Amino acid sequence: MIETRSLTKVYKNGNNALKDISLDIGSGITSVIGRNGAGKTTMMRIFSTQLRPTSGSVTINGYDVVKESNKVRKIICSIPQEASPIGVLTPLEQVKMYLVARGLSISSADREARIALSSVGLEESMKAPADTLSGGMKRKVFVAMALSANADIVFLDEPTTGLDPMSRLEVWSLIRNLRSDIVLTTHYMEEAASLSKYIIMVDHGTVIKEGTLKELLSEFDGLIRVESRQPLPDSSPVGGIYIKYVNASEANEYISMGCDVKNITLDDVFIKERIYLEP
Ligand SMILES: Nc1ncnc2c1ncn2[C@@H]1O[C@H](COP(=O)(O)OP(=O)(O)OP(=O)(O)O)[C@@H](O)[C@H]1O
Repeated sequence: MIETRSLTKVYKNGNNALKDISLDIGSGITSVIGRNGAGKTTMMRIFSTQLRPTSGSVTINGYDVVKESNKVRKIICSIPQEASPIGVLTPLEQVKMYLVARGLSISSADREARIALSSVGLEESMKAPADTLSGGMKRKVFVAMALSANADIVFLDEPTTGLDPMSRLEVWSLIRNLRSDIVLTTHYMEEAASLSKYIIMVDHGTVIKEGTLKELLSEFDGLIRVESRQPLPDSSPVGGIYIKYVNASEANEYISMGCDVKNITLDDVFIKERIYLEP
């Protein structure tokens, strides 16, 4: 359980990355979603004790991330966005090193690392230098770390950015199999919708919406999205097209006018808030 109260971060140059955020994050998989610069990484770095908040507080399973950072570090595993394995080391060496640093004996670390690397499909390549692995395989090395860490809470900052669609699906499936509670950040609506029990939408350092997928979509019950290249009455321009929401029963009418008609997704929550994510 993560509790933030009036969490605020102002960087030295005056950038106000988080503004008075109060959240209760429970068990299961929680996604923090938002466009570039929304404040997702700043939030994750504070949660994982790498960055101090300017004001406000965060507790993780009851421990304060500033005053009890050593206790917090023992119960979390954090995989940063920029994480990349050291090129000359093998996946087995990296995961072993990580587990020894977490306090395991060398023999236990070796055993746990082999189990985790096999379970993410790196059995064959666990002894190859990381330089020789593909981008997807490199991400899997970190998923293996998260698997083997046996942490209460795992933080994954953009775990699938840059992966091809097949590797992304594989990493999703591995994430679903982690026994820990997970907080992940993503730009991908589909990722948040597919993986998470709870979704937190951030923009410009504030939480604009939060809830389960069902709760977030409930305001669109019975509606469909109509997209047109020409302005329609009551439509809004979004990225070169015009969008409006109408009752599903009116779909045929709009199709006969040459419009595209789409089912509602998490994208629509952002569109309604007039916040558009990059593709
Ligand atoms: N070290 C820093 N010094 C000053 N400003 C920073 C620093 N790191 C981040 N920021 C600013 O804080 C804001 C939030 O950045 P953050 O990296 O948390 O966003 P993000 O949602 O993770 O973005 P992205 O999706 O691009 O990773 C941005 O305005 C960014 O420019």
